[in-house]
Amino acid sequence: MTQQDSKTHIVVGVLSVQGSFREHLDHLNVLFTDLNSAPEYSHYQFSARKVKQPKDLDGLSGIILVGGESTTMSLLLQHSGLFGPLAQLIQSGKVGVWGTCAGLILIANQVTNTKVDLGDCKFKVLGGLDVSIERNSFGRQVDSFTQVLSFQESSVRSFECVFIRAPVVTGILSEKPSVGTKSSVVAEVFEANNHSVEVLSEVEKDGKTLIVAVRQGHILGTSFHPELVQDYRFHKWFVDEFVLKRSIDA
Ligand SMILES: NC(=O)CC[C@H](N)C(=O)O
Repeated sequence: MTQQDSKTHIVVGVLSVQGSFREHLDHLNVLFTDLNSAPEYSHYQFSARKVKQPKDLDGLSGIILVGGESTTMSLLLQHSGLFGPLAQLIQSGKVGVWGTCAGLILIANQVTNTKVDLGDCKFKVLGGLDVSIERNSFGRQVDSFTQVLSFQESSVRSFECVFIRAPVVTGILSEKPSVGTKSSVVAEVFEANNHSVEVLSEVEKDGKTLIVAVRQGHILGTSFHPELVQDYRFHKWFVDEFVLKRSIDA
């Protein structure tokens, strides 16, 4: 048996149907090159994988849902047959899950400010996170901004956050979301997440305090794009806290 065989393989998937998947994969690849030669991670062999079809979900320890356009991603997921298996995996609690921006929209149990009917198709979200999300909360592309936010997590602490047509968390849902209305959709929830939702970060905008990062057990959601800055600490924290801890507990 070679040394490689005795290691636990940790594969982190990146949803790669649209959006900033290359940037996330680049971040993971840089991080994993470091971790694969770091003595404190010597029990593991890390790799990143594009997720485009259901078979790409096999054997994952974590998955990142990227920023981009949530409506487009939703339609592509429905057409590729990935929607159902991905929703099951996210809600199962078996892997660490991170949704960034459009990815956060897709993993919410309720989404507002959206066009529900898209031609012959419907906007559907995967669900998993007991929150209500409002799309495009800060306005249009030209209203994009960057802000340094502080996090309690010692390995992240202060981080430059890029917001591009970003969503915010407008509510924490204590029970099942009600039926979607004209401009809102609700996810099909088939696995309860027994953890409570923790608010990790907020921004002040026009006199309002807006929630931009949350955690619920195995799921992390951020309104901003950590893959667009040359800083790998958020990806490392996701791997340490959401991927490795789960694989040890499992
Ligand atoms: N940067 C982003 O991911 C933008 C999200 C986009 N506004 C959406 O609704 O999907």
